Amino acid sequence: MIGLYTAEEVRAAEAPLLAATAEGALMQRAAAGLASVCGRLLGAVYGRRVALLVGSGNNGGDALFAGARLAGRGARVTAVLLDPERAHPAGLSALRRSGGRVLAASDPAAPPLIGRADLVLDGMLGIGGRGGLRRDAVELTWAAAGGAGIAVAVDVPSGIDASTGEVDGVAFPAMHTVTFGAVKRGLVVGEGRGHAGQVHLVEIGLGHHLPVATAWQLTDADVAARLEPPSAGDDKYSQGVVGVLAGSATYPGAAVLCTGAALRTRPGLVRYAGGAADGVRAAWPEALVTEGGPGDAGRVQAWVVGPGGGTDEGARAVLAEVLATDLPVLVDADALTLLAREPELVRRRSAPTVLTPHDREFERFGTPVGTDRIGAARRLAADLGAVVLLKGDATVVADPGGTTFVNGTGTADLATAGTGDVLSGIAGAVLATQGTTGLDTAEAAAVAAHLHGRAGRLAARRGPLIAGDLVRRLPEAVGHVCGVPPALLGDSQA
Ligand SMILES: NC(=O)C1=CN([C@@H]2O[C@H](COP(=O)(O)OP(=O)(O)OC[C@H]3O[C@@H](n4cnc5c(N)ncnc54)[C@H](O)[C@@H]3O)[C@@H](O)[C@H]2O)[C@@H](O)CC1
Ligand SMILES: [K+]
Repeated sequence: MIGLYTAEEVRAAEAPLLAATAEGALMQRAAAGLASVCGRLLGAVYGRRVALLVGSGNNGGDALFAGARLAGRGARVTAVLLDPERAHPAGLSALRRSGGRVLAASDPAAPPLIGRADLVLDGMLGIGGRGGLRRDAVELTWAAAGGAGIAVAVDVPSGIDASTGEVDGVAFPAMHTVTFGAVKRGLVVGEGRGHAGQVHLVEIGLGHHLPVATAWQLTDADVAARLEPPSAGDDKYSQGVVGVLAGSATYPGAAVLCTGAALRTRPGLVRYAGGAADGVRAAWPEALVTEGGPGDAGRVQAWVVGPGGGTDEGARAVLAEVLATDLPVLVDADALTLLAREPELVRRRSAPTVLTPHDREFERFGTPVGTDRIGAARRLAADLGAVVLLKGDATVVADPGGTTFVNGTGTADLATAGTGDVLSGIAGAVLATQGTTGLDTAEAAAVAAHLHGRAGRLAARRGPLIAGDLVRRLPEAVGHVCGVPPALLGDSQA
């Protein structure tokens, strides 16, 4: 798992390390790592044009020292200083000694020079940045965005809040971010994620000074470790039985997608109960289907309730019935609307509950999501005593104790009708294995979000995706995270 940290946590961890190391040593480590990533991105360094955007803090110092190293390898480096009086003095001398040039940001030659650069290094603001970019910094940012060079942010893209990912106005649109010591949360969540590009972590020795993270990102390997493969002793019941309560006679789509996703994730046994029975039977002969309610479905190990289920009295009764059980329940879509009216239905539960709102559904519980998505998900989870999976570009999963997962596999291609129903089915299937795997509820939800994103990425390789493509790609997504070569994945190659 990759720990995700706030700017404050990183600062607190840096303090003892700074005290224990020679002055400037940490910055040298940072600059060496930064220059080496830039060198790799450029391929050949000799003769390449590099522009440094330099602010008044240590972030600018990192850029200047890295620029000096690149100049030492023959790059043509020019530093553009936002505040020439306050630029890092030692960094500036090092750059000059290596043959680098210096310009003030106010110099009319600066924007065209940035536009022509092969690589632009954004050292305007780091974790000490507050508020949005000022006008001069915005102009340099536009010049970089309009140029053809590789845009690389130092530590964090200038203009994002390193802890929340909030962007107030304009932020540097990096293709790569070279971050030091720890991955800052703002690089993976909210608008910050879209500005960070590919994140490269450079170790500077912060390791054991960091606190245990309270926010994490799962890797493919982490997800694989949480998906127990079927064993020789398993039968269809022991792999986890999911009950899907979704859709209606008029709108069977959500039920079909949700049931299919559950089957394709963990093909033990999926039971369906509800008005879309005919549609589900036609699409998934593998499912056990009834027109009745949850009580007619047979035994299950987890319920999924809500997608396309409506908000009438009957739907409310179904929701209340499953929430009164001691089984894991995933509450989505229409059932969230119902739950927002009667949150005590979930507050009085002790069994695992996962709510999967998007922003508008989240707001029905009282407050809008706002710009701090991790904070928002944690607040609602603590308030309701349930796991909250807040959907988004980077889906955030928070448990009532505050442990949080930020999904890294999401893609904009998933913003299409029905993909939420697929996520619910996947999550239901993973939750149904809790009885045998002992998997933590928030981790189960995070595993589902990861697989959902993986399936989305695989499907999007072939062009625009629809929700059904996600279902088709799920076995391949599971195989991908578990390291199974695609050629061995049977009919999912179609
Ligand atoms: N502390 C350390 O041990 C290390 C820090 N490193 C670098 O240092 C950075 C943090 O350095 P700083 O604390 O100097 O912070 P910054 O480099 O982010 O700069 C803060 C400075 O910018 C000004 N400022 C804040 N918001 C502004 C805005 N919106 N517009 C214009 N000016 C603004 C402040 O007055 C302050 O002087 C990290 O992000 C990282 O790049 C690395 O060198 C690794 C080691
Ligand atoms: K920066």
